[in-house]
Amino acid sequence: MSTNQYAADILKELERTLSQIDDAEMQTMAEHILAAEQIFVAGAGRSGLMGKAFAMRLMQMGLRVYVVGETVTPGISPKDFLLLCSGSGETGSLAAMAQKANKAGAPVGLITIKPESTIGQIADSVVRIPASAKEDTATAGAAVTIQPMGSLFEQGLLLGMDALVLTLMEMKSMTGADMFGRHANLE
Ligand SMILES: O=C([C@H](O)CO)[C@H](O)[C@H](O)COP(=O)(O)O
Repeated sequence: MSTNQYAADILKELERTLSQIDDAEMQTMAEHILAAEQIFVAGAGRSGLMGKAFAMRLMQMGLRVYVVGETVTPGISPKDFLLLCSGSGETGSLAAMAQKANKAGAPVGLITIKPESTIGQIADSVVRIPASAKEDTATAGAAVTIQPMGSLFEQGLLLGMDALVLTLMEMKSMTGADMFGRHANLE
């Protein structure tokens, strides 16, 4: 099959996946983000890369946001919000983070394929992306995606969070031009 045909199939998978995201879940996530004094974003591997892309937009919106694990990231407090990106909802380092945030009194958000997962059970708000987890793609996931491991989730995560950025911009009556003023200028 040609690369163009594969790309067309990926777009169909994404359209189906994104159209099933629950708007009310996204709205709750948006409210948590705007209510927080500081937002902490974390994820492992490719899910973490998508989380970093989202954190950049939050920074450009003027929100105080940190990526967990970076040198300058401070401690979390009850007025903050931890947003975890995990397809499986079972990644050990993230589950430990969710428990620590919980103990510190900070609300936890999760974007995942599996709301019933370990992290999903700790989280205060969950957005479900109906993709296929990396460990399922060889079996049940084959019916959901032609792509390997967590690719469909990771793509859905990036686009879902870009849609969430637009929701946040609307809630704050903000334009792209407002945000461009905070674009990195040491590149
Ligand atoms: O990088 C990843 C892997 O390549 C799957 O495609 C995952 O994002 C990483 O392993 C984290 O997993 P989840 O927490 O289940 O998203």
